Amino acid sequence: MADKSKRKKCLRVKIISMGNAECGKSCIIKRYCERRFVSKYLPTVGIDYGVTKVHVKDKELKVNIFDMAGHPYFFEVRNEFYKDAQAALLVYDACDRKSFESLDLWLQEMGKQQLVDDVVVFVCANKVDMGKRVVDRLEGQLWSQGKGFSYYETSAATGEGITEVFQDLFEQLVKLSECDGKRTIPTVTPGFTKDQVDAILRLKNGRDNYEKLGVHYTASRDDINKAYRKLAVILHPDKSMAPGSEDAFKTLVNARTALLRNKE
Ligand SMILES: Nc1nc2c(ncn2[C@@H]2O[C@H](COP(=O)(O)OP(=O)(O)OP(=O)(O)O)[C@@H](O)[C@H]2O)c(=O)[nH]1
Repeated sequence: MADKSKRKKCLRVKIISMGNAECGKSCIIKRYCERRFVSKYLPTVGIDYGVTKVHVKDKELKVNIFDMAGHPYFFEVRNEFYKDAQAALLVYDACDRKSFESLDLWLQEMGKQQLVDDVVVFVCANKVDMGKRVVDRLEGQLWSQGKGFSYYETSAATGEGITEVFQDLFEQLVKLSECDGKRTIPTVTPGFTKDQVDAILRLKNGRDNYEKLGVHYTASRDDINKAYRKLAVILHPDKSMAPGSEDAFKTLVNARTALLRNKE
């Protein structure tokens, strides 16, 4: 009996939202808590606060959500709220590269008030319904998983990914509470290096085969083979766990073949 009441004890958690202004933080939270979407942009002034209760398995969670304004003007207000956060929704707009490139700055801002390692971070690539995205899934995954964060594609407009991201987040918080708040559970193990990430992105985004391999237009057959071997070592599917490695390896092989053919 005593055991049962202990298990049912309410767990209080604090979640914050971070990300550039207008990337959709408030809409994601509204979509989850109120099941609705607001298309008009109403900038958050400082902080919006809300409470909701959820059940995960036999645990009841009292969830305190602090939706932080993304505008730089409010950074002093935000600084008050990072402390003691257990989870963060780190949001960017998949149709706005600047909001993606700002993710590191958001981590830096949080890091001044709170140990980033103590926070379960969920990255949301939002507005995926818009059909004009400029940051694709692979880039988002590589950035997020490289840091050990979970990655989700979301749309506050259609609801895509919203329940899933919150469900996963709550489950991770419950697991964490079962380990006395110590992060003994791995969230996502990166298992790949910056060199691998850079190589995958270059092979994907390079404008031509020279750029993909990272060699000059005047490169000799020898230079091409050297560059190929260097990349093949870090990208070989047996070695690299990074998302996109297999495709990158295929692109690498094709690029080398095409370049060597040109040099015959
Ligand atoms: N199409 C589409 N529009 C979205 C989505 N999410 C948010 N929006 C729109 O983007 C604009 C900004 O959304 P907000 O949720 O207010 O953005 P925010 O990140 O909270 O902005 P700040 O409060 O200024 O930090 C609004 O016009 C929303 O309707 C989405 O998933 N799809």
